[in-house]
Amino acid sequence: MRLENVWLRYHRRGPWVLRDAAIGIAPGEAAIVQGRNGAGKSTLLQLAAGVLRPTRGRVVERPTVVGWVPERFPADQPFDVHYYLVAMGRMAGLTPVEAGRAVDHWTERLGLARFRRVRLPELSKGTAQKVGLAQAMLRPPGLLVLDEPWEGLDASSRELVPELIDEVLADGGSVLVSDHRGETVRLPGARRWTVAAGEVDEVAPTEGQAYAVVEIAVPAAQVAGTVTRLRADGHRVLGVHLDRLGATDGAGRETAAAEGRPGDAPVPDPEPPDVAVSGSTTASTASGGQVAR
Ligand SMILES: Nc1ncnc2c1ncn2[C@@H]1O[C@H](COP(=O)(O)OP(=O)(O)OP(=O)(O)O)[C@@H](O)[C@H]1O
Repeated sequence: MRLENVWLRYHRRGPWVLRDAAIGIAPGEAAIVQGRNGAGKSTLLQLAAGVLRPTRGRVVERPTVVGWVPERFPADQPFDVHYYLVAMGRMAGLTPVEAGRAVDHWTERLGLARFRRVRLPELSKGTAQKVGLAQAMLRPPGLLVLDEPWEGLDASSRELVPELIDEVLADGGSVLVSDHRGETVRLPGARRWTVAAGEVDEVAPTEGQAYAVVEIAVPAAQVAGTVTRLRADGHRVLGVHLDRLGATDGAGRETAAAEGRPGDAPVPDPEPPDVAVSGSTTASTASGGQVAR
């Protein structure tokens, strides 16, 4: 998806909000849109999503299926969550059966199952925001556009956003996300665009921002297969060690940082670890070795 010399103003004689924006994003890429309040981030996202049309210029190669989550979910509608989402799935081109399945999947996944029969105006802001996320994911989007997606979400739900983003990227989709709260540190691989004084620019990536180290735990018997799969997916495996102290519980959840603890013993790696990446940041997840993407 690319903006080609896009200009936008809301009224005929109004000020230009965006001037000559020329920027694009490829399949499998994410970009974070940053800028001060009122700079034009939402405007840029709406142009990308096709919600707004450029006053001048054009947007090309927009994927057929676009998921757009506005900053505020429009909850002032007389429907319950299930009815609303099924209707949105139908509007997105799903058959009744597909829409029903997709709604069941996403309401379950986003913790909305118990709100199925609750009417939209009665939802809290965070729950309404999750309905917006579910709506955007009903058909796997080729482009997912998220305007301040963390707004209103409680701490336990915030992790959902990077999870969904990763899934869209893994399926070859693109993601645009605006964020003024600094939550996008959770997306270390994303490109960064800034909007200021009507201009959209890309911030050049600095060395070391391009990688993150993800610590994961797998049953010891599955190490070889996991390492092989991670390498096949293009990840670098930096090391493998045995967790003798039980720092992870049975469900694979981590209860302490694992590396370098007394009692850890190296387990044979099917191949030697790849060269370590310098300047990387660390983060923990709940699934499988020590890898960098
Ligand atoms: N529907 C509209 N009609 C007229 N002006 C608008 C409209 N929507 C936005 N604007 C103006 O366009 C400019 C950019 O707004 P926009 O919402 O895109 O900024 P933003 O960077 O997303 O801000 P925020 O971080 O506060 O959401 C602002 O001056 C705003 O007042």
